[in-house]
Amino acid sequence: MKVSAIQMNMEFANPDKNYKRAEELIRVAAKDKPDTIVLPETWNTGFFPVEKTMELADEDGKRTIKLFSTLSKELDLNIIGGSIVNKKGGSLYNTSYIFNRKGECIAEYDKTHLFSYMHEDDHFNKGIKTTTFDLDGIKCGVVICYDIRFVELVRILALQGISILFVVAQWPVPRINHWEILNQARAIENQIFVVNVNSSGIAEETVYGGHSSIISPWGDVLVKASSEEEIITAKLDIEIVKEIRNTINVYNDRRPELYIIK
Ligand SMILES: O=C(O)CCC(=O)C(=O)O
Repeated sequence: MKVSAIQMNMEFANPDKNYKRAEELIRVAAKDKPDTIVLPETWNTGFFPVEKTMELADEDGKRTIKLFSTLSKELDLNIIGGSIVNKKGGSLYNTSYIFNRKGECIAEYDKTHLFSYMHEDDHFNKGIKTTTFDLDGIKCGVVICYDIRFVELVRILALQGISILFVVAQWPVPRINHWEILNQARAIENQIFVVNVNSSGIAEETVYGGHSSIISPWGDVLVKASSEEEIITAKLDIEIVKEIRNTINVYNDRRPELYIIK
């Protein structure tokens, strides 16, 4: 599977401009003929225009679903639609939509761990379930930004058999070392590919750190972006997931009976 990650530089609180830019960047990325394209977190509005979140949010993902189902079908590729600020039944969610090559929306994930440090939980509702999906016969999962700090969340997706984890984020510069280390650790400990896609640019006073990367199940960084808007691409050889587990088999050797507080 060839994957392209779009490290997009969104404009804060300007959905019209951001939908246009996302489409342009997807069309540019598609020229390299990837199987799957990935966008960052809350690319439609930025994270998040407090006063205007309700007004600027997509409505039940309608605008996003229309754009991505058209593009994925026309360009014959899968799209992990980053995440969007989304109004569902009148309440806000940070939602990721996933599309296959036929233009079908095959999965939907609402961010489960809201970033209380920036009061995301005062405005948004928590997702209540994890999500896995198949892309071209490969089982995959998605998590959103702060979610990557929760080792249990990624482990449960790994135990459900994913080979690729997509991590979509708007992760700021001051903690970019956490971003890089957490993504690499999740890849190594779960023996999965981790495709992590951050934003670049500035939203109000926050500077986003870029440094998106695609990491192998052995922890090798196959490709890494700078801190500017950029598209990175790598080919993932899914067979190596099995090969690694045939050498160091952490799934056989783990001791779940010890991992509960009595
Ligand atoms: O965990 C962090 O340091 C950043 C998280 C974040 O910015 C988010 O979840 O949107």
